[in-house]
Amino acid sequence: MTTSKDPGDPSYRAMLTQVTVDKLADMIIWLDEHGRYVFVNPATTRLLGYSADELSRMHVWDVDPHFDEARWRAHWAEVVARKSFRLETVNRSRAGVDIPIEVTVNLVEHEGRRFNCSIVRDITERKRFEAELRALNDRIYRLSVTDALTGLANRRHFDIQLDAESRRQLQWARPLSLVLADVDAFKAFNDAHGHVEGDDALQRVAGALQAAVSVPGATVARYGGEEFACILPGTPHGQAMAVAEQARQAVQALGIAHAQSAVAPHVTASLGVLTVQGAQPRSPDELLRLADRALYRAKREGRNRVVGECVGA
Ligand SMILES: Nc1nc2c(ncn2[C@@H]2O[C@H](COP(=O)(O)OP(=O)(O)OP(=O)(O)O)[C@@H](O)[C@H]2O)c(=O)[nH]1
Repeated sequence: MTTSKDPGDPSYRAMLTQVTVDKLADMIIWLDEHGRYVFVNPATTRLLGYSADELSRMHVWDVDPHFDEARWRAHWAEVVARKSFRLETVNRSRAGVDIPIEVTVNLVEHEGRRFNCSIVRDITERKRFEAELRALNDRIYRLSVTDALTGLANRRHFDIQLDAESRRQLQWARPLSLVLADVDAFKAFNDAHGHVEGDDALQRVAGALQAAVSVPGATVARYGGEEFACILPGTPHGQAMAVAEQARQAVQALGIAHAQSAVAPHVTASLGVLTVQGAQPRSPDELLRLADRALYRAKREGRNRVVGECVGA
């Protein structure tokens, strides 16, 4: 006997429909209005590890840890109202494995009864890929804002933060302080100890500065070479001077021997502090120029010291 292959033949169509349901990699799940399993295809029993018979005695909340009876009732109302939509949830297999799934919900009316007929896809791979992508994006972002040698914020991030903070200073009429710190006689240190030890010293200085700056929301950055910069939002001049003095002492306390320095027998830093307040707008470039002027004075007045300037008071 030859089987009809006429696409218009109802028995041929029924056979293809059956094969589709049996062979589909996606799950087909019919639930009634009480959240009971009415029908599942083989992909469902394969993935969840329950037989069709077992599932026929279960509710959706026996398998979906995000559902309970109350949530099901709200969900059913949404199914009735929207007729078809997509959602993501989790199904817990018999072995206790949580499988992330994407559910395409369809309201089906059949012989006077309404059902939630869902096409359910295992999205484990997609979720893993999304998590990897998120982690990669986080890593790329961290790299893009971090100085590779010291782990502090880099110059680019510092510039962005300074721009934002100088706007906030005007908007909220609160003070903003900047601290520039420059390691003293560092050329001589490099010349005497070599670049590798120089790098190591910069890393330790960076750590000391970071630890000394305890202002909430502060940005501590490597501004370039052996120069560091801190943004201290909402910090009045007296407090910024105290923070800078702590930072100076912290660098000194590292005790990194520097026999070639005319300042001290160990590595030291000079610091310039600028505080702006008041309503006069100043560009980030101008703020940096003023902070650099204070730093220059600290160098000129003998190094290993803090010099400050307050404008707009
Ligand atoms: N090891 C190391 N050295 C660096 C790095 N960046 C800049 N330098 C060195 O830092 C030194 C800075 O020297 P100068 O600008 O002449 O200043 P200084 O010798 O510290 O003198 P003063 O700042 O005037 O006290 C140079 O020798 C640079 O090569 C770095 O990433 N690693």
